[in-house]
Amino acid sequence: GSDVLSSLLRVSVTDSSMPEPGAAPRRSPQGVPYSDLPHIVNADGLHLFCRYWEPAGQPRALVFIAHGAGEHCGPYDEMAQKLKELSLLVFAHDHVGHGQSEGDRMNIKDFQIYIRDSLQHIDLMKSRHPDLPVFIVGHSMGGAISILTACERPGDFAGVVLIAPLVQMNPESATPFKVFMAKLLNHMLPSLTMGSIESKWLSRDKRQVAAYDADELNYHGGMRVSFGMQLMAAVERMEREIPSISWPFLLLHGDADKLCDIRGSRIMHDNSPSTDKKIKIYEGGYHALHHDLPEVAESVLKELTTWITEHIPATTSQEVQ
Ligand SMILES: O=C1CC[C@@H](CCC(=O)N2CCC(COc3ccc(F)cc3Cl)CC2)N1
Repeated sequence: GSDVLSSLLRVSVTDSSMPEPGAAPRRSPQGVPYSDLPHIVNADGLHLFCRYWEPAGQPRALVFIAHGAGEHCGPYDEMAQKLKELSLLVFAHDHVGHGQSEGDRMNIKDFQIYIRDSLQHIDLMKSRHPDLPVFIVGHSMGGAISILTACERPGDFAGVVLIAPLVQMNPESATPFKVFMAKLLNHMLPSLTMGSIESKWLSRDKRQVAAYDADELNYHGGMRVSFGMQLMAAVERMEREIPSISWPFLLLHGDADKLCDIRGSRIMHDNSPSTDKKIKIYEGGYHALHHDLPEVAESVLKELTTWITEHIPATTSQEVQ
């Protein structure tokens, strides 16, 4: 009767938890409302899923982790836990189009978006901890993001750790003919996909390859030509920036890496004017060194944590006395 109708109407009008009719809650690609997930909203209004590893006491430094193409920041949990145990406050997000963040899967209109979003997240965390030194750890494409982010704020970072960073194109995949064809195709069929990242080249540890293949938060489709073009543009930008890189960095690269040529790391190490730079080559190491054979993965964590803690500036009040 009318009393039922009026009571229903009353519920719908007064129930404030009901979202406004036009504003359905934004959900992650996996269907989870962002109101239930740690996230930031980038300058284009896209929601980026975030992870934080906060030490119990006063943190000694901030560490931003930039993941690579087609993956997400979840697989950096073990590394982040180790850094957290050293009283470092670690934070990361899934880049646009990756993992639990919004955006067209493994595609980007402009590589600069990854750098802009990283700076937004870094600035947010610096505003919460204004006196802490800031480090960046980047892997593969995340290494390119880290390099270009540090180049935009050359004095802001206490150090940058690069694990098999994308600095140069792989010469086999970037023959002049293939580059020419990619540029041509980009104008005609930008959404055409090239081959996908072959997971067997990620690690010599079969369990790690299996975990990567089974992880549904990874993107396993083909690489769009337009995305490849953005990666090429980033490589060209880095080539121009290397002669002005003067911030401290640590490079870790496997010499059996088939996805990001080690030559890029050698060129960066040999040609950057930085006076505080170190390169460690892992003989036989594959691309995802932090997930390579156990002894390599262990060594990477040790190198990285040692280098970062050695690069935390002694504060005048505490350690120097
Ligand atoms: O643990 C993990 C899981 C994911 C992986 C990271 C992968 C990653 O980020 N890569 C590797 C592939 C590389 C291809 O590069 C190009 C391709 C076409 C092109 F036209 C120009 C370029 Cl430069 C870009 C960087 N690591």
